[in-house]
Amino acid sequence: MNQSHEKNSSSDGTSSMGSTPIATITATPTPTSNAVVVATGTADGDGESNHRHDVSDTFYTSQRKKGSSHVFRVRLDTTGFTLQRESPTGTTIKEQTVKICDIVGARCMRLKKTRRLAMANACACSSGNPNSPANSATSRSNNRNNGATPSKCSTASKEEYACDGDVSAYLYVFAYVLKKKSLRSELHRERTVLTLRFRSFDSFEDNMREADRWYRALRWQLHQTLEDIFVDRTNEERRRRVLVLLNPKSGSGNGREVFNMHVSPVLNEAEVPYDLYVTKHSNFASELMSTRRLDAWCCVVAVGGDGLFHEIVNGLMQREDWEQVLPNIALGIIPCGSGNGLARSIAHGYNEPYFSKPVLGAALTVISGRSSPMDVVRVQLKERSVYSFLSIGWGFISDVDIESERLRMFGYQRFTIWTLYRLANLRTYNGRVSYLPSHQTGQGVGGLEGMQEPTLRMLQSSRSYNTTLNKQQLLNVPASFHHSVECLPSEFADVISLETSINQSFRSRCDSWLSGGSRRSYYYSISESIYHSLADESDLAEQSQIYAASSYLENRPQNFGPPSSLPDLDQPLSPEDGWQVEEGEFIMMHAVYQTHLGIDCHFAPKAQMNDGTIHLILIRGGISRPHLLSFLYNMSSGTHLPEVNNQYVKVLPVRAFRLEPHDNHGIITIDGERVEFGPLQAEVLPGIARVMVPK
Ligand SMILES: Nc1ncnc2c1ncn2[C@@H]1O[C@H](COP(=O)(O)OP(=O)(O)OP(=O)(O)O)[C@@H](O)[C@H]1O
Repeated sequence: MNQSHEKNSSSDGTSSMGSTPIATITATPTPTSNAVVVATGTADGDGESNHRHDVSDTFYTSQRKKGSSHVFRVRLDTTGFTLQRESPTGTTIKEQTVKICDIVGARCMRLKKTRRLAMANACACSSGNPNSPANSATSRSNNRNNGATPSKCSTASKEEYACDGDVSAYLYVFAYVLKKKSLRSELHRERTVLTLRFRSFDSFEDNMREADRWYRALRWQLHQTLEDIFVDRTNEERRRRVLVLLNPKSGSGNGREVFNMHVSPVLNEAEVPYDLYVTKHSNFASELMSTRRLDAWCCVVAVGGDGLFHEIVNGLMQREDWEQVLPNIALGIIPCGSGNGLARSIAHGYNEPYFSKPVLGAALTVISGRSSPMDVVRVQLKERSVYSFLSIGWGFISDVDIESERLRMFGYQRFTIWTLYRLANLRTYNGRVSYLPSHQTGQGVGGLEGMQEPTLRMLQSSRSYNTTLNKQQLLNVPASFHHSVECLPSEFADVISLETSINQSFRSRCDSWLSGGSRRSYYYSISESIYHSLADESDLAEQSQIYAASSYLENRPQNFGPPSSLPDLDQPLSPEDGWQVEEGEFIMMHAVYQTHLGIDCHFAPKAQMNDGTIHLILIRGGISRPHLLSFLYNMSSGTHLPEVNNQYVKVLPVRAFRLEPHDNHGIITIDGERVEFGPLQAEVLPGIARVMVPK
C-alpha cells in the first residue's frame, strides 16, 4: 500500500467486489455476533438534495471461521444505520437497523496502539467544534506545550500518527438500544458501539477523511432531531451548552459519583458541552438561577432530587425576565434524590424504561434535544408565594415524607418504614378544602404559544410579591465556573481490540464493517477540579457565600409570574364563582400534577405534564385502617384510586384550590419540601415551563 487510490464508483452508485479497492471499514456486527464484516464498496452520497447527507456503501463480513464471508449494504440516513446482508445474487437476506433515535454520537480515531497520540490528536476527525471533547483534549495538550489554543483542528500528518504501518481510521458510533435480557424481563437500554474501520487508502489522512465524511453525515442527521433551542444558531453543527447543578447531599449523597460514572460519559459521547456547579448550601441553585445571565445555556439539569428541581423553578420565577427565559431554557433532572417523582413521571409519560438504569435513561433524556411544556402551580402562602411542579400535601403523606427524614440512610425504603409507623399511629386533621373544578376545554395545549388568548395576555404582564431584593448582594457571587468537557478515549480501547479478528488476507483494500457491539463500558472519572464550586475559590469567597446565603434568606426574594386569577388568601370564596367545598376531618389532602410522587408511587395515573389540571386527592377521617392500608399499598401500581368517589376517598380534577387547616399545627409540603403551616391557595399555570423529555 504505497499510494493513495481514488475511490472507484460505478456510475449507478453501486460497488463491485472486484473493483479497485476503495476504503476499508471493519466491524463486528451488533452485540450478538462476533463476525467480522469486511466489504468492498463505493460511498455513494447521492446528489439529490433531500438525501445529500445520506451515505452508503457495500461491505463484506468475514467470519472468524476462515473462508466464510457475507456482503452487506450499509446506509446512513434519517432512520439511522441500516445493514442489509445480501446473498451472492444480490437479494437481501437479513436487515438490521440502529435507529437514529438510539444513537447519541460518534468519534473518529486511530488505532489503540497509538492511544496516547490519538488522544492528543483526537481532533483529527473533529468538526472544529472547540467544545468537542476531542478538541478540548487537543487544546489542553497544546496549552501544556506552548500555551496556544488551536481554533480549528486539521487532519494530522502521517508521521504524527505513525502506528505500526496501520493507516486505518475508525469511526465509533455510540448507541443505546432498547433490549430485553429475556422474554420476561423488562426493556432496558444497552450501550452499543459500532466501529467502522476505514482502510482502503494507503494514507491515514485519506482514510480519516473518509471516516470524517461519515461522522459529519451522522452529526447532520443527529442535529436534525434537535429542537431549535438546543442548537447554536451561529453554528448549526454545534449544540448549546448545558448548565448542570449537582446537589452532593441528595438522596444517599452519591451525586458526584453518579454524575462522574454515568452522566458525564454520555454527555461526552454526545459532544454536549456543559458547565457543572456543585451546590454548597440550600438555596444555592435558586440564587444562581435568579441572578445569573442564562443565555449561554439551553437547559438546566438538576443532578439531585425534586427539592433541587424545586429550587431551580423558583429561582427562575424570581427573575424579572422570567417570561423571556422560561420558553428558552429547558429543565432536566438526573434522579439522585430519595423521591425522584419528576424523573419517574417523565420516563413513565414517554414509555422509557426506568428501573434498570434510571440515571442512564435520564442522561439520555438530557441529550435528546427534545422538550415539552410543563404545568407549574403557583402556591400562595400567608407571607409569600412559591412555585411548584410536583405536589402540595397536607396530612398523612407529608407527615411520612418529612418525618422519615431521620431514616435518610435507608434511601427510598424510609418511606415504607415510616408509612407503617404512621399507619399504626394514625392522625386526623380538621380543615376546609375549597376548589374550582377543572375545565377540560383549552387545556393541555401546551406552552406559552399554545395558550388561549386571554391567558396569553395575562402572562404578558407580571406581578411581584413581597420585599425588594438587593440584587447587587446576590450578584456578588463569584462568577467562575469550570468547563468540564473531557475526552475519555481510553474507553475505546476495548472496542478496538475486537478488531484483531479482521481477515487481512481477504482483501487488503476494501471497505469493511465492524460493529464492535460492546456491553463493556469503562467510564473514567473526569478531573476532580470540575467539582470546585463557587465557594471553593477561596476562604474569602466561602465567607461571602455564607453571607450571601443568610442575607438571601433574610431578604426573601420576590417572585414574578402571571397575575393571579384568585382572590387574596384572606378574602372569601364565592360559590357563584364555581367554588366547591369539602370540610371536616381529613387523613390527608394531596394535590398532584405529575403521575408519580416517587419512583414507586404512581399517585395520579391520569395526570399529564401539561393538562392544566391539579389532581386533588382527599382522604376523609373515619376510613378504616385496612381500607387505608390497601390505598397506600396500591399506590405503587396506581390502582389505589376509586373509579367513582366514595365517602372516604375523593379524586377531584381542579384548576385551583384553597386549603384552610383548622388546627394550628401539622405538616404541609410543597414538592416534598416542608413549608410554613397555615392556609394556602394554589392555581395551575398551564405549560409555562419546559422540561426535557426522551426522544
Ligand atoms: N449543598 C447542599 N447542602 C445541603 N443542602 C442542600 C445542598 N444543595 C441543595 N440542598 C438542599 O437539599 C434539599 C434536598 O435536596 P434534593 O431534593 O436534591 O434531595 P432529596 O431530598 O434527597 O430528594 P427528593 O427531593 O427527591 O426526596 C433541597 O431542599 C436543597 O435546597
